[in-house]
Amino acid sequence: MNTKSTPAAGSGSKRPNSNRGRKVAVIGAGSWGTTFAKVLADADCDVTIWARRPEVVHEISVARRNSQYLPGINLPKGLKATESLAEALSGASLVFLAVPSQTMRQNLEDLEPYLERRSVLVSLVKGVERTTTMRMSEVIADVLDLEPERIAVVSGPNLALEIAKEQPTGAVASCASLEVAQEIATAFSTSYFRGYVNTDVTGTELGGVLKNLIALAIGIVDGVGYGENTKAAIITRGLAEMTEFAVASGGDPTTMSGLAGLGDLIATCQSPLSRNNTAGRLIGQGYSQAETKEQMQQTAEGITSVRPVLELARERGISMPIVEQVQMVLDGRMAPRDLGPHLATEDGVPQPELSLGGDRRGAWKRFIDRVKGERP
Ligand SMILES: NC(=O)C1=CN([C@@H]2O[C@H](COP(=O)(O)OP(=O)(O)OC[C@H]3O[C@@H](n4cnc5c(N)ncnc54)[C@H](O)[C@@H]3O)[C@@H](O)[C@H]2O)C=CC1
Ligand SMILES: O=C(CO)COP(=O)(O)O
Repeated sequence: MNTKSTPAAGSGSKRPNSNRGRKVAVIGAGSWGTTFAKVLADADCDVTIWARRPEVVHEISVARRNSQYLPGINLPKGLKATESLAEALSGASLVFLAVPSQTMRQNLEDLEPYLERRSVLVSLVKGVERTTTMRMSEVIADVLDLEPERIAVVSGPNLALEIAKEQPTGAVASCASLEVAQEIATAFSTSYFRGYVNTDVTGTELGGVLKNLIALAIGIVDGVGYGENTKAAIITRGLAEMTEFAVASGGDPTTMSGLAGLGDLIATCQSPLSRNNTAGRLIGQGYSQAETKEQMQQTAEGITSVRPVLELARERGISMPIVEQVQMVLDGRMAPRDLGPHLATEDGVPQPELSLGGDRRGAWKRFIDRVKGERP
């Protein structure tokens, strides 16, 4: 399996000619869907964004704004918006999905009749389906029965508002076909948003899902008032939990050291822009889960992903003490001030710090290769 992340061809220019005439659709006009549509339009793609609500379509089309989700951001002139799935999907070779994970299945069923025969479905979503524990690429395969070359994900340190302000960062496009991953990364690469590629769909997707759970933990201890040592320990131990889970799920450990793993973990755990971090902070300050949801009014995927991830961890024989504690705090079974990496194991015996086992030397070699590959 080739999982090395490499920069995509065509990256580095705000308007690479290779995207001229490339028709793409973005499904979902929340903060990430709208931001990603702007990135694609800046990369010179022909972009249509689908929104459920007519007032959002109207505001994007007429005022070039989406004020509820991206206040103060001007959207590119070429960006089209529609309420019609048929219109959005007509001729689109790439379909980017930016809806909440719990509505994804329904959204896919709705769009299926209008899908072009060869279009590739790209999930931008960082949650798992609560009722089935499936990742979004698995939900896409389940609903649409597509071959792996037509299913992809994009993930990385991507706080929407920063990218909408054109602050530079990057993301990984991942697909079983490296060629398709290259095509996707080329479609979204601009001077401020660089595309990389790999073929580790499982690891790339899990990076986005799992970092949300650690960001909830960080928010909780922040709300309690704990400082940087506690947070650094949670981030570090959290990355170990993420890696162990990803490996047990068939992902490559080095993906967790890349943009979709460590990169996104850092961004989400550090930033007050993160909704998961914010939700955790409110819970740490003593608000209930219901009060937190009420205050947020935006998608915090981590809250719904905790339980299914723990279910999968148990099935796969993985211990995730920090994620377990997050669930206990959410359920009211643990006080926020008790969350932390300091808790003893049941038998009180200190654990080895890194317990990944397996091919550690090979993993390090792949990590070094990847870092070399990611260097611009
Ligand atoms: N906001 C960010 O910085 C980033 C978000 N993501 C991921 O993108 C996904 C979408 O999140 P955001 O855009 O941030 O959420 P958001 O809360 O800003 O927007 C969600 C959008 O989904 C729409 N929606 C709600 N129910 C729907 C339904 N039944 N059918 C279709 N659309 C529906 C809402 O109207 C809204 O437009 C999440 O999985 C999130 O983890 C990924 C990277 C960055
Ligand atoms: O995925 C994100 C940053 O990469 C956004 O995180 P939140 O969903 O917590 O806002």
